[in-house]
Amino acid sequence: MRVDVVSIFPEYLAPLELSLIGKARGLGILELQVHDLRTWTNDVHRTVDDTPYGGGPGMVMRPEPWGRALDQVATPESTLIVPTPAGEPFTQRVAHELADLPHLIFAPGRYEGIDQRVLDHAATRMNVREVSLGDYVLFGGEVAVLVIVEAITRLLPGVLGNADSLVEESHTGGLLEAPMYTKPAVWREQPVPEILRSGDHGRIARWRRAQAVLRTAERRPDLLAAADLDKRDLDVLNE
Ligand SMILES: NC(=O)c1ccno1
Repeated sequence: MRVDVVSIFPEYLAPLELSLIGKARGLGILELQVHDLRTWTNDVHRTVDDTPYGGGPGMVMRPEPWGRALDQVATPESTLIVPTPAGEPFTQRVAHELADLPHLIFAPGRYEGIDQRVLDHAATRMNVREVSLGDYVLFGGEVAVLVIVEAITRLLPGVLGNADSLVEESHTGGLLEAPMYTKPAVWREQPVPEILRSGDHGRIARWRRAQAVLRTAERRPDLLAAADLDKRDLDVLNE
């Protein structure tokens, strides 16, 4: 997978050189380049914003630099990802969809956002997805890019040492993951649930599933409706 990020704060994306994302880049699993939007300005002040038509507070990102940036970076295989509070919810399902694509271009906006014509023009030549991390507003989209790139990269084959880690985690199969424990067996007078030390893998799997169902029902009943529950799950909920 190739990822390009265009930002007026490229240094914000430095964490993409670290840890498992940095490892994925080193292994060639992820090809990633960060660009400074001001590269595509053509005035002495390297201007990227202006006042909004129709009035109102703040500034809007001008279309010209973005247009020239996308002209240079985009290919016929590109998908443009625009982090915005006005976007579709970014979920694990969306992360899997994006992880299957060949080329993502991230356009994190600043100020009051990017001139809408940039997105409309881009949509004439590539898929455009406006995505939201949640119902809150950030100073800009760069933090959202870090989150989205991490969520996608960990799904790429060869990045996680043990692909089984993806099977039991939250939101896989529509449920929240069960609580996890490690040594010591007792900590501050709190024992690890006995079943997890039984060695009975069938009972352990059933216990974890039951815990996931109960935790999801308690914390995210909205997810339960879409989850693929079996009769045993329903029995757990009705106990
Ligand atoms: N909620 C969001 O994803 C977001 C992106 C930029 N500002 O807020």
